[in-house]
Amino acid sequence: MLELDQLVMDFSGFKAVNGCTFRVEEGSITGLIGPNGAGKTTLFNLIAGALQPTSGTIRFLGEDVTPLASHQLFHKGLVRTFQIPHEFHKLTALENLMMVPPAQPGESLLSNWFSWGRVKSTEVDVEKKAYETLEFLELTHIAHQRAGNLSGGQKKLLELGRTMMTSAKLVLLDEPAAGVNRTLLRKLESKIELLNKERGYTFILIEHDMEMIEKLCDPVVCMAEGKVLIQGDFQTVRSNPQVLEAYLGETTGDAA
Ligand SMILES: Nc1ncnc2c1ncn2[C@@H]1O[C@H](COP(=O)(O)OP(=O)(O)OP(=O)(O)O)[C@@H](O)[C@H]1O
Repeated sequence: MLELDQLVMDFSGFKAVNGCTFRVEEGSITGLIGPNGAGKTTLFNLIAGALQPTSGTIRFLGEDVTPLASHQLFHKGLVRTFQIPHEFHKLTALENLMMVPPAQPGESLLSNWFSWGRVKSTEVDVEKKAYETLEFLELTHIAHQRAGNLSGGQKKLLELGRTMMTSAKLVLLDEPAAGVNRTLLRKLESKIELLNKERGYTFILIEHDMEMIEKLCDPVVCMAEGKVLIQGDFQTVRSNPQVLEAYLGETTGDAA
C-alpha cells in the first residue's frame, strides 16, 4: 500500500531521516518505534505531506505521491490524526465529527444557493454518520459535551472518530497511548483492532508504549538515527541486540 524508498529529510545539514526504505502492506498495523530523536515524527510528516523530502520517493497505492501536500493525500485516503484543534474545543463531540467530511456541497456559497435540497440531505447523512461513529466508539453519552471538557482518552477516541468520518484507507496515528488511562487505553486498542479487521483500515502507529505495540502491531519497524534499524514481528525486533543498544543509548531504555 505504501512504499518508502531512500527517504531523506535534511534540516540544514542534519539528516533527521537518512535513507529510510520500507513497505507497509495493506491491512496491516505497522508499529514505528525507536528512541527519542530517531526520526519517527519527521518520517510521519514526510508520509503525510507536511514536509517535502530532500530526496527519495513515496508511493501510495502504486502512485508516486512524493510531491503531494497533506490535503491532496487526505482526498486519496491517507489520513493523519491530529489533536482536536483548539478552536474546536467549544464544539460538541458530535459537531467535531460533523466538521470533518471534505468537499461537502455546503462548503461553497454558490453551490448552496443552487442546490439547497442537496445540502440539506448531505447534512442529514453526515449527522447520521457522526452518530454511528459515536456509537462505534461507545461515546454516544458524550455526543453533546464540549470536546474541550472530555478526558484525554475520550479525546483520543474522538480523534480516531474524525478519521472515520473520511474515506480513510491508511491512517497515521501519532502516539495514541500518550496521556490515556489504562481503561480507555484498552478500549482505544480494541477500536483500532476492529477498524483494522472489520473495516479494512491500514494503520501506521508511532508509539512508546511497548504493550500497545506488542498487542496491535505486526510488523514493527525500529528506527534509530534516521534509519530503519530492523523490521519484523515484535519479539524479533525486541530481542535484536542493535535495538537494545539504540534504546540503551538513551536514558530510559524502555524497549525491553
Ligand atoms: N524542523 C526541524 N529542524 C531541525 N531539526 C529538526 C526539525 N524537526 C526535527 N528535527 C530533529 O530531527 C531529529 C528527529 O526528530 P523527530 O521528532 O523526528 O524524532 P522522533 O523519533 O519522533 O522523537 P520522539 O520519540 O522524541 O518524538 C531530532 O534530533 C530533532 O531535533
